[in-house]
Amino acid sequence: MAMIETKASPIASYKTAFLESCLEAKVLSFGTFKLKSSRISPYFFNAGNFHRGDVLFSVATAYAQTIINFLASNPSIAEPDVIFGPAYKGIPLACTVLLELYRLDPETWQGVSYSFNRKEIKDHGEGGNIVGAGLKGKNVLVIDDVITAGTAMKETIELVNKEGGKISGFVVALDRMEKMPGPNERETGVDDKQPRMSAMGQLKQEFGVETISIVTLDDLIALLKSNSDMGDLSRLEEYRQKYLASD
Ligand SMILES: O=P(O)(O)OC[C@H]1O[C@H](OP(=O)(O)OP(=O)(O)O)[C@H](O)[C@@H]1O
Ligand SMILES: O=C(O)c1cc(=O)[nH]c(=O)[nH]1
Repeated sequence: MAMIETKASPIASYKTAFLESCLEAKVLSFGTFKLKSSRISPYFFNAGNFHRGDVLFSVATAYAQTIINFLASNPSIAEPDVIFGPAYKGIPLACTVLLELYRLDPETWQGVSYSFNRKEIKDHGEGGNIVGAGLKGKNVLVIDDVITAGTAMKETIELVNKEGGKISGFVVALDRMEKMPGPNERETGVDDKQPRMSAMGQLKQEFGVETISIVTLDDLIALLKSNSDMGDLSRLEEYRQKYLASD
């Protein structure tokens, strides 16, 4: 298998292919971006740009393969009853990834459902804010696009708990490997320079939930090191050093 070798870790070829398709589709771009956490980032992952048929298919395949390997290598994870995609960008991901899981292994996935939340509660028609399968008593595998400070993840945990479901795992495309924000960071935008865990690490420690990503910031940096035309390596390394989580 073709591998890009770095000093810290080799990148598997499927990760390289995934990152390259994200760059080609402008899902990954370089510049100056304000994040939800109020951090100013030199790169951004916009899953809204997964919209073209061929890109969506290869993305769904990358998630599905990651999920299959994740479940096979963690036998303690309960088999999911529901794939849940948090609004908005998780919505097409939950649907397309479930379809691809079913295509790859119909026997295992035929009885599994998807669902997602509405950001606003609907008070007419069927009502409520869950669309698709209900979560009560279900093992729920959450699929989202990217994790930074874990705000979306925390909201999803609260929502799934409120609906009576149990999160069995959490899968994202990109783990930005960032420490959780300091007490006033969201309001002030100022980093307190204290070491802290990542949101993914916190999810495991606090709730015992296993997490996985298709790629990480380190994979992206390794790819940029192998091809200096692709992005702004030095700004990414500087950002990594500033916000890298302790775990
Ligand atoms: O780990 P966090 O700090 O929460 O950041 C990552 C989240 O932010 C974005 O969602 P956003 O809340 O902007 O919603 P969207 O899907 O509607 O764009 C992104 O899709 C992740 O879910
Ligand atoms: O942290 C965020 O707000 C964020 C980062 C990123 O890369 N992509 C995104 O959609 N949100």
